[in-house]
Amino acid sequence: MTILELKNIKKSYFLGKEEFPVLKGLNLSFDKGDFISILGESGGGKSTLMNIIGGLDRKYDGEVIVNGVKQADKKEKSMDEYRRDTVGFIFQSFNLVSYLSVLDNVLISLKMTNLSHKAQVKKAEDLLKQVGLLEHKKKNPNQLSGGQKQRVAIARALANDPDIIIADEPTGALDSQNTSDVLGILSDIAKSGKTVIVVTHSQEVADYGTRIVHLADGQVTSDERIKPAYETVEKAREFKTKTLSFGAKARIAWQHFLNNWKQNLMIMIGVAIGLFSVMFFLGLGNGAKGYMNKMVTDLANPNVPMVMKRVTSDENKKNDEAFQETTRLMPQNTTKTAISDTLIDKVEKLNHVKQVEKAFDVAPADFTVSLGATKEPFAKIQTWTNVNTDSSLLVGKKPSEGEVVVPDTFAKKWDKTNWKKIIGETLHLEYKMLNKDGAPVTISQDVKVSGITKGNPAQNPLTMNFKTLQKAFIANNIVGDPNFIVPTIDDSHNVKSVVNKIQNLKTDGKKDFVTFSLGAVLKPINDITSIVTIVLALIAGISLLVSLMMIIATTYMSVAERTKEIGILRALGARKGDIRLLFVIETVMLGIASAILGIIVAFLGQVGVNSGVSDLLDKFHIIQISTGAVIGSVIIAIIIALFASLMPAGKAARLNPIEALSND
Ligand SMILES: Nc1ncnc2c1ncn2[C@@H]1O[C@H](COP(=O)(O)OP(=O)(O)OP(=O)(O)O)[C@@H](O)[C@H]1O
Repeated sequence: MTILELKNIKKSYFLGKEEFPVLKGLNLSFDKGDFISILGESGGGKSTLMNIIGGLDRKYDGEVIVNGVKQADKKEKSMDEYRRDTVGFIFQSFNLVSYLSVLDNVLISLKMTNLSHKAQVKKAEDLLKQVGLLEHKKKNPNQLSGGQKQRVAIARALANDPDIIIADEPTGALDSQNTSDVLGILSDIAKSGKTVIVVTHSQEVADYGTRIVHLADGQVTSDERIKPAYETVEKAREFKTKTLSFGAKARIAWQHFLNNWKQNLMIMIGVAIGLFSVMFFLGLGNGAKGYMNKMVTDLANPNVPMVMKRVTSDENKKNDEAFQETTRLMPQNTTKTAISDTLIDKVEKLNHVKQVEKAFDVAPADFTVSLGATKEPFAKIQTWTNVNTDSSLLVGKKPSEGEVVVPDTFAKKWDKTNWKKIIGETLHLEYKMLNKDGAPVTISQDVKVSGITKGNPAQNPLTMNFKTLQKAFIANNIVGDPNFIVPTIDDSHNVKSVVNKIQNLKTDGKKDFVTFSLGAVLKPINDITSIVTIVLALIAGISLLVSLMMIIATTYMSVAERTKEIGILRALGARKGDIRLLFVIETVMLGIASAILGIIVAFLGQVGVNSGVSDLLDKFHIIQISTGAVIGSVIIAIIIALFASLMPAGKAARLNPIEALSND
């Protein structure tokens, strides 16, 4: 029964415009169960014919009819399918994939079937048993003899149960014993009903078959039947072939990745250094910003603005300059800086303002605080507002009426060891202020300690309850209106807009207020830190460009080294896209592995540096690598890998399978 018919096959090679005809109108047909030897002089066109029969060459004239169906369109896709489904290749130089085990070499073909993994392994093992190599299944091809390698290649060619086996000089590299073993197996294959077509120079090999076709000068010169074709029994194949799945490609890529681990490790270290530096600098920037913010916010809430009377006569002065003028006057607490209830009302009525706290910030003269034998000079009296954070309290609570919060420096002067016991003690304050008429008055006041804050030597303030201070002022004819107010704003997002509105409130066309918030001071610091961090990270990131080039170069090298393997995979029916993806997947694996290595190193570095400077920075973590930076570095590594793989993988996919197979 005819399985394959060739009608008027013509093939020429062109060198420039010059035509070299190789096959000059061949007409042949092949039967099932036939073992055909194609004999002929060197250069006679045998391999050219095999490439056409095997579906590797699409550029010929004439018709190839398989199972009665004409190979009409000769499209790449249908030729891939034809190779996967109908033919099995055996080569003179075995062409096994060197980094895959004997079993995995046979499994490549089976990966292109719809059998379950278990069934694929079972079938591969059966085939290896058939060629007598089951006990060698875990070996690599380089651990086998030539004859054994060829038997693995035969098992692989049989794996997808093809109708036609094409063998190009299958015994060319074997001694006589192995030659007769291999020919015995090929005979058995023909006996099982397949068509075996063997290209050979050897009459002895040819005599093994059932039919000998002589080819000379591109034409059939004789076609001799030595034996009848073997009887065939129709047996339906119990599975279907399909394209190589993503998982199968990933597995091959992974196996090559592992096999190439030394080279890959070098690249991984290169990429990881780049990613580590980027993460580390971003982490340092984060930490530095966090540290500065903590230092400031430990003292005061950056989102709560302080609002003061605008005293400048220059309406055009910017808030920050006008604010300086106010703060110069504030300590004296004159009517100039006093904020009346009418003004407070205006702020209270603004949208998003929940409440307005009244406050004083004054610098009395001859200010002393005494408790028992301890008498200390102080510079300022401030009142407790929402600007003061609870976290600024070392112990105790914020001051209610009749209470103050003292700095720890004072508490420790009073009692070095039991300084916390100062809470509940009554202090005696004495200070001088100017009254409304400008005359100095001395105020004596007894107040109870409600809490202790960290000392602020620059300002050396005592923090008091507003009402307590206001009562003392009013009783002594001192201005009792607050010299600053603190609006509480419903949401931190609204702070900026409310502050803007306050800065633009006017009475008789003149602006009423100036404002100050730590957030506004922190912003430029944070902005500069961010810019410096990003610049440093970008400089570190330049090394990633070097990594990119490194990956491109090594992937190109890998394509060159694996040219033959690409040819084999194509001969087995892998598509162009499969080859492309194989390289892309492996490079992405390299990228991900590099990212993991980079992340591990970065975290070890983070732990090391943080514990190293922990004492210096009061246990603050100065390196803070964010989750975003970690995810970002994985993404960057994948993008670099993808980018680096594009050109080499494209080159691999475009390789002509015939040229790839003939690559030495
Ligand atoms: N890609 C090509 N470009 C140009 N000429 C080619 C190409 N491939 C083969 N040829 C030529 O076609 C002719 C037939 O080559 P082919 O390899 O088919 O011969 P062969 O019969 O298999 O030879 P051998 O027995 O030595 O392997 C040769 O003259 C060869 O030089």
